[in-house]
Amino acid sequence: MKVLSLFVTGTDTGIGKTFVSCALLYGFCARYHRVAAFKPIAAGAVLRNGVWHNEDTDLLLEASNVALQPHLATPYLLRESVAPNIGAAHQGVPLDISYIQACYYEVVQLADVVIVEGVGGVCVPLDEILDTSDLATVLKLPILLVVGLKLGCINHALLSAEAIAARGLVLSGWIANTVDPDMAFPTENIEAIKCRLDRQYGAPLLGIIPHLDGQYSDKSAVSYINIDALLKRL
Ligand SMILES: Nc1ncnc2c1ncn2[C@@H]1O[C@H](COP(=O)(O)OP(=O)(O)OP(=O)(O)O)[C@@H](O)[C@H]1O
Ligand SMILES: C[C@H](N)[C@H](N)CCCCCC(=O)O
Ligand SMILES: [Mg+2]
Repeated sequence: MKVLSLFVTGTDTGIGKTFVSCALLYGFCARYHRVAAFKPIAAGAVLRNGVWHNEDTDLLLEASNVALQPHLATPYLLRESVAPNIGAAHQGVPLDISYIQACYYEVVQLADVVIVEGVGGVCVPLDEILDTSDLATVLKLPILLVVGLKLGCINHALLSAEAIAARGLVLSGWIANTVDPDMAFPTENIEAIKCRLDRQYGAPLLGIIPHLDGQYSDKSAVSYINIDALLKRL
């Protein structure tokens, strides 16, 4: 069976890429036996019982049904919560994109679905030359853009879509995620993005997720995502 895989990016850091990726993982787990998450570069680690942990990697693992070995789930676990080029330089660990590619190929042997979460937004640098979009390029993945609904997101969404297209990547769709529950005129903001992403990139809106509080909010978030429409685009 062909592996279903996509690259989740966002309009910024902290706008819900992990939240939406976990929602997708829960949704796919209900349909497929082997659903894995790949977070190639995680920035920000805490030491627990002698083992370095990253919150995103742990949440993604919890939402998957394939328990990947840590070095496969996250080939690069950087200590500092900063841009990966800065964190990698600080730690003296160059980020080798071909190593990430090799790990990803191992992951796809173990799963029917692989959700890949990027790091920050699409233009976040990995080193002096490469950026996050290059990860999607080498892994040959279509992109799902998570738009964190807050003031400024129209510009961020359109710039992200432009950067994705400029790199020859496919924008399969986007999700409006209500990170800021107090945002004014959310419907109008969504509409401003929707008509442009549809017209300019043929990228459909695949879900509008409200602000959901509570322990299992990412599990319930999947009900706001049109998984069937997403599957048709992969
Ligand atoms: N729809 C939502 N409702 C409630 N809380 C949300 C929602 N979306 C995201 N959050 C919360 O916002 C915070 C940031 O989200 P998340 O960690 O998914 O962002 P991210 O884009 O993955 O960030 P990073 O760039 O660090 O990977 C988290 O605490 C998450 O639980
Ligand atoms: C540490 C954080 N959680 C992210 N994973 C990294 C975000 C880098 C953002 C860099 C930037 O856009 O200026
Ligand atoms: Mg994240």
